Amino acid sequence: MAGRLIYLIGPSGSGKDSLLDAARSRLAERGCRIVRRVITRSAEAVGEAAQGVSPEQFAALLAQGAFALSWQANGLSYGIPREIDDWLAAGEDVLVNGSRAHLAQTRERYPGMGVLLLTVDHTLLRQRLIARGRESLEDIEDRLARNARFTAQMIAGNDAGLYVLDNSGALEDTVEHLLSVLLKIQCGRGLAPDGGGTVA
Ligand SMILES: Nc1ncnc2c1ncn2[C@@H]1O[C@H](COP(=O)(O)OP(=O)(O)O)[C@@H](O)[C@H]1O
Ligand SMILES: O=P(O)(O)OC[C@H]1O[C@H](OP(=O)(O)OP(=O)(O)O)[C@H](O)[C@@H]1O
Repeated sequence: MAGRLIYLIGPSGSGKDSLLDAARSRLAERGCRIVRRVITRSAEAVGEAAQGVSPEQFAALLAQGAFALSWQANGLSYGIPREIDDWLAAGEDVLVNGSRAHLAQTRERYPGMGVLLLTVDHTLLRQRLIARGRESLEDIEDRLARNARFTAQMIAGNDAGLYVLDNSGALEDTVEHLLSVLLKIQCGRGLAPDGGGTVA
């Protein structure tokens, strides 16, 4: 049986990368893979969760058909490697750090996907973006302005198959919530949180 794409979205700074990092080993135990994104961001600023490339390298990869999904936002280009289609075909579930603006196009390609929306209190979001120190204050304001267009509208839209995870509290709590939502939507091998049983 084909695997399921799980599309994790949320404002820049809501904690998508932190959550995927913190849940990495437990997701692997459940047979759920996390894909490494390709981003036109400097290599120092991408870390384990992404590969930094130049705009020219990105364009070449795109032209070669290296990406299953790609989009532009925040002045950057983002690509999701095509290998996710091999994983899905092999029955593995795949978690992708995605874009809210690209949701409709992603759903067209993966109609059965699950969508997880990570939220965080607005004041905390600003504080966390500033504390992360990756962008300039001007870029942070642009990212906060971009958010205003999305989150409320998505929740109010009661989008089918959308699960909301709030990350305003401790990251460990959000990890537990993520794993319980994945169980609910029967992502991965259906192992219970203690590794014991299976989902009915
Ligand atoms: N639950 C949390 N509590 C406190 N700080 C957090 C929490 N989740 C993430 N952070 C911090 O917030 C900042 C943004 O998180 P990050 O994972 O980079 O977000 P995103 O990938 O969505 O842009 C990082 O500095 C991270 O360490
Ligand atoms: O359409 P949006 O939902 O606004 O998303 C646009 C992009 O911004 C985020 O990446 P970003 O470079 O900000 O990385 P981050 O999430 O690690 O901050 C997100 O992961 C998307 O790739």
